[in-house]
Amino acid sequence: MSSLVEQSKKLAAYQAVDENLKDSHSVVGVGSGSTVVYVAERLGQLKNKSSFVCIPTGFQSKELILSNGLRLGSVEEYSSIDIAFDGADEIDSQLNLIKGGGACLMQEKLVASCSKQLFIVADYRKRSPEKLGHAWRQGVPIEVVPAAYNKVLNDLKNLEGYKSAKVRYGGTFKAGPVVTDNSMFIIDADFGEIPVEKVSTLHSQIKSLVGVLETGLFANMTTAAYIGNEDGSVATLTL
Ligand SMILES: O=C[C@H](O)[C@H](O)[C@H](O)COP(=O)(O)O
Repeated sequence: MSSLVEQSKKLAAYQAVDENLKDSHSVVGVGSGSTVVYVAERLGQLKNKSSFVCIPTGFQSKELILSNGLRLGSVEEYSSIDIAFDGADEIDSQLNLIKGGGACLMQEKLVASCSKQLFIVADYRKRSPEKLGHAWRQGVPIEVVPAAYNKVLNDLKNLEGYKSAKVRYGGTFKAGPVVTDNSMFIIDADFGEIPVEKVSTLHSQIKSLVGVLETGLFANMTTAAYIGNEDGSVATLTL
């Protein structure tokens, strides 16, 4: 990982926190991934960090909250969240997202759907010129009940735009499929480039398949995206 990429992640994360976290915010969602590391770091530097409780989106997120000296809560306790920060694998021109490249998506979507505002932090590689599936070529992550993986793989073939799909394996780090924080499998399904007006429909079609817990398509959830550019600037994308 180049230091340029890391620097752009950090700049985006710090700016997103600095510009949007207010004294009135008492419940803060903290997402997953390598960019959110810098969100947690920034939150941990705040003098008033004990004045808000942080809601994690998974195991890594929980560790980030604790290791930065932040107050840990849960979405079971706080189903209304003032503001959430999270990363993304790709962002389209309408701020729709692909998420789940790190096998976190269900709890991320739960926290995002409980949040009044969702700020996405990412480096310049994540910004698509227009459509999802352009920069992120691994496919749409789909969290599935293990026993249903074969059925879902077959069902996906009937959906418009389908190209291929496979269960995600852990490689040298895990014999067999990746298992999520919810004890599920991940299917990565390639639908090519997804037109912005079809993201929501594709999500609904996949979600309706028996055995699917959640999809990594986040449609119409983003308040703004902070993108760290190669030149050290940060672009703020809003609709
Ligand atoms: O499954 C992982 C999450 O959806 C992440 O937020 C996403 O993959 C982006 O992660 P990163 O900031 O490491 O690129």
